[in-house]
Amino acid sequence: MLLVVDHPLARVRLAALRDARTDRAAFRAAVRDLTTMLVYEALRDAPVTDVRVTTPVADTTGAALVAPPVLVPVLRAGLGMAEAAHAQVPGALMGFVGVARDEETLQPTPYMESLPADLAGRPVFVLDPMLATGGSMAHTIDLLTARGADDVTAVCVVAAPEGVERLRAAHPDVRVVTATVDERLNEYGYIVPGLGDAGDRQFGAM
Ligand SMILES: O=P(O)(O)OC[C@H]1O[C@H](OP(=O)(O)OP(=O)(O)O)[C@H](O)[C@@H]1O
Ligand SMILES: O=c1cc[nH]c(=O)[nH]1
Ligand SMILES: [Mg+2]
Repeated sequence: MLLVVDHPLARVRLAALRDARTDRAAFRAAVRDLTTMLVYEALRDAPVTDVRVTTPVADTTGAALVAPPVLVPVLRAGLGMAEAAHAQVPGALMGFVGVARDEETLQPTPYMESLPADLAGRPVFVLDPMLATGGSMAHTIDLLTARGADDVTAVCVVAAPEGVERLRAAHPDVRVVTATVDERLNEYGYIVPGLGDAGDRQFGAM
């Protein structure tokens, strides 16, 4: 399933991210703002349970999430989404995956994983701003399904049609929540029009 979050405020943040003149601090701020919106929409239909709440005036009924998602930022670029996502679901567990795309072959090169051992029956939100070829996300989802995950949402900022299609073919049950599906990948595997390298634009070119 694909959900494109095209709220006007999301589109304004996306424009800032796309703009090559946006500096690193402003870019990180727009990633945080947009993540708040993406996670908010990704949780729109999340099951809740009634809880009793006592206001200063009376007892009433409130809501609690039945199952807060496990959050999994994909290093590096997904780290910029972690804090804003966690603020939305403060009780969430957070795991981490490190994967860098080889810019020659476009293959994902994994370098780190720190994940809960058992993810069966628990919603998982993978946080990575860019879904390009889909190789990095497919690798991450393979790690999650190996731990029993069966309810995975990829929370992205910019997706390429190629990456969406790859996920649909390899992991048809995975939900993609994104601010945009752009036109295509270019010959270097960058999303067009995209926003450039999301890791470099937040943290600097390594
Ligand atoms: O869909 P793909 O073709 O795999 O490309 C997307 C990946 O590329 C970027 O990370 P990158 O490899 O640049 O690492 P970084 O976050 O450390 O910059 C991005 O954050 C994704 O993880
Ligand atoms: O356009 C792209 C593609 C992959 N990774 C990025 O950071 N940007
Ligand atoms: Mg990068």
